Amino acid sequence: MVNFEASINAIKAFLPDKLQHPRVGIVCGSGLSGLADEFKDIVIVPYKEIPGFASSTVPGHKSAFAFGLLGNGEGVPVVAMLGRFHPYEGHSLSSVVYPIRVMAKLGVKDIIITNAAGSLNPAIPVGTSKFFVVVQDHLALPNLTGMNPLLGPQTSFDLPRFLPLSDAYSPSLRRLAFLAAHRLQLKDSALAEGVYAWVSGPSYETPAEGRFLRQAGADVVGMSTIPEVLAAKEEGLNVMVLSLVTNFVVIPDTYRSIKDEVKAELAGKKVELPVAQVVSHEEVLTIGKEKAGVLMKIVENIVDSL
Ligand SMILES: O=P(O)(O)O[C@@H]1C[C@H](O)[C@@H](CO)O1
Ligand code: HPA
Repeated sequence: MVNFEASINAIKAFLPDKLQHPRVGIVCGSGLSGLADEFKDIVIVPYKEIPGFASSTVPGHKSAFAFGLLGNGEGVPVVAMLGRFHPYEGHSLSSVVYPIRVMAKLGVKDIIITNAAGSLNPAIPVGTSKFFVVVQDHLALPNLTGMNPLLGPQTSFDLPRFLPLSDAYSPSLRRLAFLAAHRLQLKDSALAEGVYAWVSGPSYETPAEGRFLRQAGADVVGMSTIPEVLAAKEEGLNVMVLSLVTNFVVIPDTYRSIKDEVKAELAGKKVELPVAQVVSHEEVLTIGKEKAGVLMKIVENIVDSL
């Protein structure tokens, strides 16, 4: 049974007065826990000390909140999730979004959710200048087919039963992201805009699935974030999502036919079978750690402008 009061009391027992009411929430994606490195007066609250919290089992995800002050002057009180929960770990959707609801109850008004994602869009390549995507919309096949975190009894009668999602991603926060990139003198191309496709994982996409998602209108694909977006919207928060593009999803225009290769082989030709490009979580983490600093600067700049 959900007991927000017990969770909140346990958290507050760790916090000095100035950190009791964080204004901004941040969710750190794979390899992105370095986002909290700039916090002043940081207080770490391990999830295992909070009733109702699960633990993350994914490499690159710590299991703790970091509270602190971020930005110029006195700084804004913020809270970051150093590690999130994914449904593929076996967590229920309500456990996945529980920390988001707790952040809302602690006083968070704006939430910046980050993730590592694969690129489906040739105009958003990896390893060159375009490595962050400000999410403008999402495509969530699990939501459309019965895996929606808002299914079932609501945690409060005050929440909307039928949540509109035509404005899920706050235009004013997205504006601040692009202004931050400008102030930080990032290349114009460093920050793209696009649609995030949520898949359950944990397997990465087949080429056919990648092509399907691209044709359906998605620019990047990942295994998290959308349940958190839905819960945050339901709780009335302003939401922004930043994806770090860590790899390309292979999307062939055509498949090389093994049948034809065999015919060629039987006709006496030397044949080399295709070797697929494969993605790994280690690769995802390496890029995450490399770019966490830039992402932190963008987030800090946004927080300064709120
Ligand atoms: O938590 P995020 O979405 O950043 O993690 C991504 C998606 C999978 O959990 C994992 C795959 O490498 O990285
Ligand atoms: N697919 C799904 N999730 C991901 C990927 C990907 O290619 N890269 C990082 N997270």
